[in-house]
Amino acid sequence: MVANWDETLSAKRPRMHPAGEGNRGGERPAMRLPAELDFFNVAGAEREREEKEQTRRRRAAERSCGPPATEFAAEHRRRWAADQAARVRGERHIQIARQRGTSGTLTETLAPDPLLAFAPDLYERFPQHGEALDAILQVLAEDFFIDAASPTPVQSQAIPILLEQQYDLLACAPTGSGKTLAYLIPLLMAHQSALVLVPTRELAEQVHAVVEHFRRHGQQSRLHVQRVCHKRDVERWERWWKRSIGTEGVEAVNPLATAPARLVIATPLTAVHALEQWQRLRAARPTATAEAPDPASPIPHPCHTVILDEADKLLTDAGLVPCLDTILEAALGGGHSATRPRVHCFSATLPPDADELARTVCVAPLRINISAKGGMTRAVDSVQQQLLFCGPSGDRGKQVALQQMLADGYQLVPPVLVFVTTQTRCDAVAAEVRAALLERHRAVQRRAETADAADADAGRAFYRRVAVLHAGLEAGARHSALARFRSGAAFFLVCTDVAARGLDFKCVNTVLNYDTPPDGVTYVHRVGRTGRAGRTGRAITLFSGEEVPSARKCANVMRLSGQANHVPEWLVSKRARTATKRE
Ligand SMILES: Nc1ncnc2c1ncn2[C@@H]1O[C@H](COP(=O)(O)OP(=O)(O)OP(=O)(O)O)[C@@H](O)[C@H]1O
Repeated sequence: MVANWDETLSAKRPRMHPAGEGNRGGERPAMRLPAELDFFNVAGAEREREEKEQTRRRRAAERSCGPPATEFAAEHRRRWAADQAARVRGERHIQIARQRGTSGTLTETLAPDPLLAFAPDLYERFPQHGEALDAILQVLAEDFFIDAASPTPVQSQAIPILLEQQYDLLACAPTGSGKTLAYLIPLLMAHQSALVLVPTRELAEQVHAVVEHFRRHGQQSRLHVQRVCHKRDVERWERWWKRSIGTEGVEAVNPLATAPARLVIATPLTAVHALEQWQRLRAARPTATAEAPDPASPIPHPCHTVILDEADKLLTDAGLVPCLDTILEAALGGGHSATRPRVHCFSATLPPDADELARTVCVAPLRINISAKGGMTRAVDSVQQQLLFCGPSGDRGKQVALQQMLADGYQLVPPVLVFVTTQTRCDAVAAEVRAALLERHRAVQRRAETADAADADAGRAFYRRVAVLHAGLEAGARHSALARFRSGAAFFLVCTDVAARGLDFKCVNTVLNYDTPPDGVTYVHRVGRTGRAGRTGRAITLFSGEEVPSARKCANVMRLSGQANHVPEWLVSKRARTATKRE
């Protein structure tokens, strides 16, 4: 009986076996208890366990490489991919800025991918500008001998940023690395009104010549290009303004109707002069129209893009800064404009003070940094640099060095750019160079015993071979000096720092710093007039005992360019530094 009772009970009663045999290895009985007998809520625990298991499986699926299970996962994955792309770009020198915008919030930005080639990349990414691009690529290939497959690093990164028009840009790239085309190509492609500001008249003329070339040969007839760097440019603009807007009672012939986009290339001082003229002209007109926005103002309105070429010079030169303020205010439409123009800064050097100022004109800018090494200014690598000590004081040592360099189998390979500090020294040093050339010529003739009557003309011939350029000369004389040097008629150009920035001399072989540049930044720009666009060049800096502190700054730049072996050891030794400090 007992046995029967046991059998009956065991048949009816479920086996709970909390530590029983069947529970080993996580096995569970398949049988479920009826609810009235489930005193320990076994079924509830079971359900809970199953739910947990399902959640675990779903999360594992989300983590795997299969399709994302939720919207959140998709978003997460997109961000991750963007981050990866950003990291790859980081390896290509671009630093993606996460900087404070004007609103005080942290603006997270992602730069567009760099171009690998002008074509097909630009066609694929900006098909709307395809027609303009056809013409641009043709001019690049035929007239500039630039292959569609080879943008320079600064071009490959800056062009998409400028075309997308989403961010301001601070671009720092070596001298001769193609920054001009990096901002001109997007402006020519996009056909939007823009202002290009440069510090010197010569540079404005050079940029204007490039744009005009594209406009004439690239069928960019819809673009109205204006240069505002001479007094006569302002007079021309004034005539154009009168034709466009019309004088009182006269019907205007509006050239803007056919050329909606304006590209103005200006120097700050002349642009401010043009703005003053404009205000005078408008004041003479009826009040109602004087208040209306003026599409023919010297600064384009509306202005979509402002380029500051040689930005550090524009932002830190005490004479230019007030002008820059006035111009930028006009470009921003005096607060009346609906959209703010994008402001892009380009330079080979952006020292910390200029960098800080650049952030006051750019909003949360992206940054391209190709020339600086650890934040320090660096000269272009393709130039062989040399420092030459020429005695304790005075010019005598430099004169002897110049004669020796000319006599010594052309250590100074022409064309040569000779930099001096002041306008007055330009003429004196030019005379020295002429005398040294003549001396060399006579020595050659003496050796060959060929001196004849024609030798009398040699002095005059050498006079013409040396041109002079500084800001104190008349516009015509400046233009002619530059033209003679570019054409090869003059093979020495003695100049001040007015020629140190931006000027693109294709074939300068040697830069001679007859006077030591005052700082590393000026040194980088002077030296950068040679060794451009992948060519090689040579830079020789003469210094006397009085110029040791500035020579030391040049030595620092040379060391950063990996040319420490051309720096006199004593110049950078600790003892010499201490001695100079004591003095
Ligand atoms: N992609 C390119 N391939 C080959 N040459 C190029 C390319 N882009 C520009 N160049 C040439 O490089 C030269 C220097 O260009 P550019 O004057 O723009 O230099 P930069 O970077 O502005 O120098 P700087 O800092 O001295 O003003 C020009 O003669 C230009 O035609």
